[in-house]
This record gives sequence, structure tokens and C-alpha cells, in this order.
Amino acid sequence: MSTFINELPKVELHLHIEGTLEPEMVFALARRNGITLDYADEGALKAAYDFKDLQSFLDVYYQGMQVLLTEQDFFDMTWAYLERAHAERVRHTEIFFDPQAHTDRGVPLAAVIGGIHRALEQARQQWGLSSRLIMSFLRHLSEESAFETLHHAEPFRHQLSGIGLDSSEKGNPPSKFVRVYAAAREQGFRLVAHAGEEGPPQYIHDALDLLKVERIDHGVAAVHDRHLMERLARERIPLTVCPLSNLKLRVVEHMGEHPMLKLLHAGLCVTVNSDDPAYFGGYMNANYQALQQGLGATDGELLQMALNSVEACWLSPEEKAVLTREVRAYGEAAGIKLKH
Ligand SMILES: Nc1ncnc2[nH]cnc12
Ligand SMILES: [Zn+2]
Repeated sequence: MSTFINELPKVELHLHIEGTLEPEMVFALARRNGITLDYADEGALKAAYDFKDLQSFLDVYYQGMQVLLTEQDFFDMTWAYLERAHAERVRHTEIFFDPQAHTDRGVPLAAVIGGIHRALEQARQQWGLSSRLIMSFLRHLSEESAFETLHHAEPFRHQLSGIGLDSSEKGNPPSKFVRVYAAAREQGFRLVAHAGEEGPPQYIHDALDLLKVERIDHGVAAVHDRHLMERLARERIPLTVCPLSNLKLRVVEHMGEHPMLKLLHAGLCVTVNSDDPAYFGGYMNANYQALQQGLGATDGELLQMALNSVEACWLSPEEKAVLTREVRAYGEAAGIKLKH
């Protein structure tokens, strides 16, 4: 692993906390909670991580998270992720969770948000690792279910920064959630949505125009629509791209055909993220490394992506200025000359 990547100060903007459940922890929590899994052991579970598309992954992902029952379970999962992130020089992280995947199993929202939030707060105090929490609606469920979830989250409003939209993209367009997003906007939530992962470029247009999101999660399908690319570049709409996820879910067949550099050189604010690192073969460093080794990205290009993440994050302007200076200074010390 390159020292440049290891030591680069990083910001993560697209991370599903339930996607950080490593097989060892799935089994440890299953034992703790007296749950019998469909898989005999960790090896059998890992063998199921051979995905052919998004849906085949989601089927395993929703099964894995059934071991999460208590506030302590959510704390332990989140803390394990934060320890890894801290070790990889992640300075700030913006985390998704899927409330409906837990409340539909009878787990109280207070246990979910309480456990995640306690770990985030401990990381802030212990390491100065800052964070934001994003509540993500499952788009394969109904508008009514999303509205109920928004309503149930009211007591936790101060712990949540934004809302997102994830799960099965095809057949569940942004238009299904226009009213929910309008209501969340009224309540002051910041807005993001997964779009253009497996779905068409039109879903990216719709997420921007109908849902009024400020960031697009994935968005790699934009490469197929020249006008959309021009718009994303002109409006500096950030894309939270997840290279290893795209490879594992066969959005691209080889890392060599990943559109990341095309998008970067067209002037888009592309960022590097890990999505569901326990399932896709790596955390932040591994994603930067995949771009370096599989696509030939230079240290200068990787540095620009890291700076883009600072630009796209939800820290205050003052905090962003501090982080930007740190990342730029890191690049300069490595001999990289930035254009501006
Ligand atoms: N990559 C992904 N796309 C859509 N929904 C998800 N939920 C967790 N990971 C996801
Ligand atoms: Zn995602």
C-alpha cells in the first residue's frame, strides 16, 4: 500500500454503517443475541459475497444486519468502523443508516440512533474525528413507510443532519419520494440520494430537479450523458463515488473501465468512498488504492479527490478551511503542485 495513500488525510461521505459489519462481528453478535444464522460459519458467509448486481448484494446485506438488536450492538458496530477509519487517517465521516431495516424487525429507533450516536460522540472526544449522521429511506418500500419513519425520527432530529435514499434503484425512481423530500426539506434536513448507480442518468436529473438534493451518491451513470456531466461540473454537484463497490456489484467489469478519471477531468466534484466496506473488499485506503493500481490515478489526482471531499462535506466553512489547508500542505510536502 502506498505511503502517500496511507497518510493522506481523508473525508468519507458515503458509508452505510450496516455495511461495515464484518463476518466475525456478524457471528459474535449472533452468539450474543442467541440468533441462528443461515450460514454455518464465517467462511460460508464470506462465500456468499460473490455478487452479480446490486440486488444480490442487498439480499445478503439485509440478512447480515438481523443480528443487530440492542443499543450496544449498534455502538459496537459503529465503534469498530470508527477505529478502522481513524487508523486510515479519516478526519471526518458522514454515515448512513437504514432505520426501516431495523424498525420493521421491532428494534426501537432509540436503540439504533442511540448506539450509533454514542460511538460517533466518543470518536469526536477521543480523536477529534468529526461526523454527521444521515437517515436513509429504503426506496423499495412505500412513500407511506418513508413518511412514518420521518415522523418517528422527530425526537432524534438534533442527532440527524440529513436524509438519503438507498436500496434497489431500478424501478424505484426519485419521483416516488418527492413529497417525503419536500417535507424533510421543510424540517431543515440536508438532502442526498443514491442515483445513477445501476439506474439511468435520468434518475440523477430527477434527484436534482424533483428531490432537490445537494449531493448525488454514486452518480457514475452521468458518464453516459454529456449534458448531465456539463451540468454537474458547472453546478459543482458532488458525486460520492465508491470504486470497489462498483467493481463488486458489476457496475464496471474491470477497474480499468471505471469512469472516475473521466468525471474528474470533466471538472466534476468526484469523491472517493467505501459504501459497504465489509462486503466490497476494503475501506477508504483500499478504494484510493484501487484507483491508483486499477486505473492509474496519480497522487495528484488522488489529492484532488481528497480536496473535493472536504469541499463537499457538511462541516462549517471554518472547519473546512482548516482541513483544506491540512490536505493541501500534505500534497505540497509530497511534491505535488496543485493548479489552484
Ligand atoms: N450500494 C448501495 N446501493 C444502494 N443501496 C445500498 N444500501 C447499502 N449499500 C447500497
Ligand atoms: Zn451506498
